[in-house]
Amino acid sequence: MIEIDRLTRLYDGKPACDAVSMTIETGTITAIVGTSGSGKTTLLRMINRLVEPSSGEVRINGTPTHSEKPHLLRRRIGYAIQGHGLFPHHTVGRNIGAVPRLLGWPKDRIAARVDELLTLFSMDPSEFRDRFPAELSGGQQQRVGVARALASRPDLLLMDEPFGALDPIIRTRAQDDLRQIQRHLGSTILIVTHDMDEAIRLADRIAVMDAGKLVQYGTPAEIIAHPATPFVAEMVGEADRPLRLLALLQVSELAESGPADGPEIAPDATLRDALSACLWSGRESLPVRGTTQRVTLEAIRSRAGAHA
Ligand SMILES: Nc1ncnc2c1ncn2[C@@H]1O[C@H](COP(=O)(O)OP(=O)(O)OP(=O)(O)O)[C@@H](O)[C@H]1O
Repeated sequence: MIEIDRLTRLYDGKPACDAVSMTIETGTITAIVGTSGSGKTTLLRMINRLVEPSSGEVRINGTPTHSEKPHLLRRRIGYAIQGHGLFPHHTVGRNIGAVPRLLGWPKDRIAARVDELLTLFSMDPSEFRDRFPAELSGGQQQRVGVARALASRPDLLLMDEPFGALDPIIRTRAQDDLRQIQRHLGSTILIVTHDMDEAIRLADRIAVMDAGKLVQYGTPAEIIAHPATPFVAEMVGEADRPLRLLALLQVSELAESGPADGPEIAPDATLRDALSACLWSGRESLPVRGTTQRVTLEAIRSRAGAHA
């Protein structure tokens, strides 16, 4: 568990981050969302002490971070930033193994970990482990950057706009991969983003920051359904609320018996995906893969309407 306790950072007497308190459960993804200058990066960097707090403290599993030397603390906390930050003259394998090497892991354990992570990120180890970063696509570089941050199984992974440089289509894939890998490894992740869609897609809990203050902390459904302030409502986008709710629900929840033609939709696809599949292909219903059921446009519309 990560406890952030009245964490404050002043610059020239003004708070960039103002008495923020929140508790992050182990094995979850938390997104910090806010407009530019709201203090997201400052909050994140105080956790691994790249920025020292003016007051307040952070405890990781009960131990205050100020009781540990910063460079040792940072070995326990992964950090991934926009742009991959890979060492250009080191191979993919050496990049991913950087922290385990610092921690003195034996060579075969590092090699096994590198291959495990590459496989998890859908990159064949025999093909990719000996390549250099310049020999990868942007999306692959970004995956290696995240794999590197996860390599030592850190207590916590901090990510600052990790997908900011990716084009929207790869970005969605990268988010889905991260979610799947996080579930597989049980990692605890704190991710900064200015993109509410990304937060809703990825996070178990969302922290909304405005002018240095934490204005709401809750699950995506809570934030969408009950925005605490007009600012949060604006971030969520009143007009998009039904669509955002559909993005949180799965096709299986509305599956019903009845006929449907055309390409199938996966039962764990979101209702938002199902809605776009219906609208795109002009169908009133879609067959649900692996079942004899269907999901209908009418049911999706009425579910969206019920929450609007
Ligand atoms: N080193 C610094 N010196 C002075 N002021 C700073 C410093 N770092 C950040 N600030 C100020 O603190 C405030 C919060 O900055 P921060 O980078 O945390 O915001 P952010 O929400 O991450 O913004 P962005 O999304 O644009 O990265 C801003 O007003 C910024 O100008």
